[in-house]
Amino acid sequence: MGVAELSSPATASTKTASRLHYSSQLSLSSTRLYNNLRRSLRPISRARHFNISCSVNQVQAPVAVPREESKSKSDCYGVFCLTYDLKAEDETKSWKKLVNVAVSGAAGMISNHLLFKLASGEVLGPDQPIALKLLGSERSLQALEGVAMELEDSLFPLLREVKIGIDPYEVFEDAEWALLIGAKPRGPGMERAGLLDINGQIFAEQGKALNAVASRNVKVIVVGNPCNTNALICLKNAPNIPAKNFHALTRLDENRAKCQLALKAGVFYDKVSNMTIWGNHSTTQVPDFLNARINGLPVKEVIKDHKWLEEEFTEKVQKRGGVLIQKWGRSSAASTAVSIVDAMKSLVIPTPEGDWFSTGVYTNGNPYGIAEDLVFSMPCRSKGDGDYELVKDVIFDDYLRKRIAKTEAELLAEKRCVAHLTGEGIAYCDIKEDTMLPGEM
Ligand SMILES: NC(=O)C1=CN([C@@H]2O[C@H](COP(=O)(O)OP(=O)(O)OC[C@H]3O[C@@H](n4cnc5c(N)ncnc54)[C@H](OP(=O)(O)O)[C@@H]3O)[C@@H](O)[C@H]2O)C=CC1
Ligand SMILES: O=C([O-])CC(=O)C(=O)O
Repeated sequence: MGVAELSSPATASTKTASRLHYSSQLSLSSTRLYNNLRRSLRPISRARHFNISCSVNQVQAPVAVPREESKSKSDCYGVFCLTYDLKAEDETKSWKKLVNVAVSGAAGMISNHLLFKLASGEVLGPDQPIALKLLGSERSLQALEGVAMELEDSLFPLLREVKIGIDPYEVFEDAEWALLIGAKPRGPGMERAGLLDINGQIFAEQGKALNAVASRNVKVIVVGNPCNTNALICLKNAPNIPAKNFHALTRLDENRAKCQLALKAGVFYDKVSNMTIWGNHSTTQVPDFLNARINGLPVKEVIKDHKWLEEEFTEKVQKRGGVLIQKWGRSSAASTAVSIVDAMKSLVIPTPEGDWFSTGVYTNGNPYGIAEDLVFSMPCRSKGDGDYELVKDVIFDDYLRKRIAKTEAELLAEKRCVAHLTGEGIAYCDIKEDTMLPGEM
């Protein structure tokens, strides 16, 4: 990677004006030069870079940066201002190429758990150095600095770069993963259509930014609610990135469903497999007990109380988020971060033979008869190459079909509400019964 770009000049703030700037001998690629030029032409630029390394051996001689060059975005301090040649250290020679992970809502609660897992190597492996690109807003910029400081103090060997900013066109540059977590929470009295519109605007903008500057094969996981429709908006605004690369997070729902089945069957939750969540990350989602297995057996053979499965189990999973908010006074953050980790690992580690995982993905070409052009949670398998395929050998009965039709109808209604953001004309919002996010009760 062009480490030299990371050591861009400090801003002219009083805090950094007198600081020295360390440069690297690495040359810039033409793409990076182009991006640097384009960025330097952007009128407002608030990204800040931190470049981390635990070894100071590789630091080049410091070079003073003239103040006129300091107009753009960087505001580095402490160890983050140092740049290193990753391949120069013995222990790093066997490491993979640095991966860029962009995270929005980076000062929020979910990110507060997630970022430290990412930086530790728990997610992408012990030989995978990582650059974290953190997106915030004016309101969270100071908090983001706090996040960067905590990351710095954690001394993670694999964490080689931290960049914070409020401009997605800068923060998403060359992103290979984009974890889109930031979204406005639904406030009292706010209509679902209003939430769809406000958050939809955020995801339309971020889709455009990804389209312009991210890696062409970036994997996008949308967490901010309503995540399925936000993911649809995002992918529609990023026509140069394969639609298949966009995911809406339903892994938390899968994990919740596994936990409930394990509890009822009296087994540990690692005995539950083949758990599909169909549809929307909302109270219409369908936790599929017809295809799920416990100790390799169909759930219905292990749990004979089918009324419990159809009613209590299903509702428990659908409303788990709301119950948790009542207890905690805030929505799930730690378990959501864990489920993001699970979702990422499912794409970079081959799926165990015979099993699958759930993720909200684009429905075009699905074998289940679900309406095309939606982001819908379905069963997937991966070879561990970042890609996935839909599982074909699943069965349906009337109950499952009826439930899937309901969550599908909800997503079609949400899609009509955001037509103005997907380039499909004038929005028409007719969500009749106001179905809810898991956290709303
Ligand atoms: N899919 C799933 O399974 C789950 C999804 N979620 C969803 O994840 C999202 C983030 O949750 P969490 O981290 O707990 O939330 P927080 O409130 O802690 O953080 C959310 C972040 O969103 C950003 N944000 C963007 N736009 C706005 C806005 N207009 N008003 C207020 N904040 C905004 C804020 O950051 P900044 O100021 O930097 O922009 C804020 O830090 C929520 O949408 C939540 O509903 C939660 C649990 C599970
Ligand atoms: O509604 C929310 O913000 C919380 C949520 O998605 C969940 O817990 O599944």
